Amino acid sequence: MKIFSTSQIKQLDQYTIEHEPISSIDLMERATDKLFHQFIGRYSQLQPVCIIAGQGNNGGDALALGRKLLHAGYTASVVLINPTTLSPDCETNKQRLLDEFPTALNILQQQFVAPAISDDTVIIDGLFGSGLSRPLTGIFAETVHWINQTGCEVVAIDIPSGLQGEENSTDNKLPIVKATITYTLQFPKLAFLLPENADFVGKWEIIDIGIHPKAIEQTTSDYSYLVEEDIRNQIKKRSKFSHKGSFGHALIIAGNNGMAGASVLTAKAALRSGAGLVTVFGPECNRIIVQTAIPEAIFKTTLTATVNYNAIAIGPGIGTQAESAEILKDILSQINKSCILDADALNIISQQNDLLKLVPEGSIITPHPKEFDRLFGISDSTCQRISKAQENAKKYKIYIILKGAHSLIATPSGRLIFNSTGNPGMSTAGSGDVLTGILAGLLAQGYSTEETATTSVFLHGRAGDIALERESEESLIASDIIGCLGKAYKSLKE
Ligand SMILES: NC(=O)C1=CN([C@@H]2O[C@H](COP(=O)(O)OP(=O)(O)OC[C@H]3O[C@@H](n4cnc5c(N)ncnc54)[C@H](O)[C@@H]3O)[C@@H](O)[C@H]2O)[C@@H](O)CC1
Ligand SMILES: Nc1ncnc2c1ncn2[C@@H]1O[C@H](COP(=O)(O)OP(=O)(O)O)[C@@H](O)[C@H]1O
Ligand SMILES: [K+]
Repeated sequence: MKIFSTSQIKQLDQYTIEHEPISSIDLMERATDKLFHQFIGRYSQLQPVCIIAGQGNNGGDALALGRKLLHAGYTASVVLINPTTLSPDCETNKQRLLDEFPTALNILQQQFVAPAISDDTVIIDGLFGSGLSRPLTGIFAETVHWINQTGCEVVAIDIPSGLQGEENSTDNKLPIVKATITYTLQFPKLAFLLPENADFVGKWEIIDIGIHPKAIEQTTSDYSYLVEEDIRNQIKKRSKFSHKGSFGHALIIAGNNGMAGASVLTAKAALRSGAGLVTVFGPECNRIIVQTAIPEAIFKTTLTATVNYNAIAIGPGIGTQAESAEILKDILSQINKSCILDADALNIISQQNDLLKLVPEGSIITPHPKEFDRLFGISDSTCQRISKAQENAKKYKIYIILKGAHSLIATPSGRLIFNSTGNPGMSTAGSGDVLTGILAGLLAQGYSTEETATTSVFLHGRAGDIALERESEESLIASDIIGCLGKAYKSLKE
């Protein structure tokens, strides 16, 4: 699913208006019908509603939604913050509301006066949407401060008011609505995927308002959101006559004294994601541990003929000592096909930056933000880190998986793909090792590097989500993710 900038969204709206064709007021009516149905699915008529509308089309949506809720029997009051002029569609919806429910509307022009509401009121925030161009001040800022201190549930229309769709200042004192849930129109906004905005956006759901499919197809964007339909067709079918040789041999270079678990988790994840054979390379002290934990895996303490492996993953728990650095350097100088680099392999590279040039084109590296900053320098904001990921993925022709709540895959062609699966229960030791194992498993089976990156990240998060059906966010551990890989695959085949 593509992610567009707010200025692109304006053009997509306009294209729909001209080519469907549909008048802009009817498009607003269609959008608010959808918003209305989403809202009544969550909140009953027993819940009092206070609607805050602004002067633009986001305010127009709010006024129309208010009218629909009043029609449906909700107890709703509407406050229009109107110091200057209304957009034409907002004006029309103000008139429609006044015609039908003249006593429901309160218009504030100069100063914000807090409406009297009960504690169980749901506030609908339609002050500003994708037209916001600068931080809020004056009566708008006062309104936002009031909303945030009520303690009420807040439903934001399209975007929490005060938040820009893309990059935002990191000044956390700016007036921005803290929404419980955001009903966003047609497309996720980039700002929703950035950790610094989590307090404002809350949960978010996409409302399909019927933007013209041709406009969506023709408009290009570097950014996209990875959803199930992108992955489903990528899962390879197994032939009846297949044998273990059909699914490749993965080499996992992982673990060290005291870090046997990293090799166990990585190798197990590679096997559970479908590799035909898995060999673990590690120190002698880990032999019994690995072979007891995973009898299906081969264990080696010497490395020969790396060409025989279909996928090589190196890094989890290897440490950054000279011996590990030598092994990494040897591997990188020997191989000429894409490999997977994680954890300490990345920490070694950040200490010896020249090694980055040895990483074969098409390789996949999987840093979390700290590892990323060690590699490419400290970033002040997530947006800056994303730009660096894009730049370096292109420069070194590699896939960079910047791990997080919405892990980002930066591709050598400059695309930026955000993952949609996963949950905070996955913030637990070894969860990254599991991802590395899945990547190795898929690469060994002959998935292209791009398919490997996208499918692995999606599957990893999906398995984590399935694990949460039995575990809590606190109790979930990395092995649970591996245990749910089977169900994760099946969920993509149903
Ligand atoms: N046909 C369309 O374009 C549709 C638009 N829709 C709604 O329209 C919204 C966008 O509407 P608008 O473009 O009118 O924008 P907004 O309603 O977000 O903003 C209104 C206007 O406020 C001004 N403004 C920006 N920042 C300000 C600030 N800090 N202080 C004071 N004024 C400021 C701008 O001139 C802006 O155009 C979407 O978020 C969505 O809710 C939906 O109705 C669907 C259809
Ligand atoms: N809040 C979260 N939501 C979704 N996924 C998460 C969340 N926290 C962590 N993850 C995922 O879990 C993995 C953690 O990896 P990493 O930080 O390398 O852990 P470790 O080093 O302990 O193995 C990443 O794939 C990340 O995307
Ligand atoms: K809003």
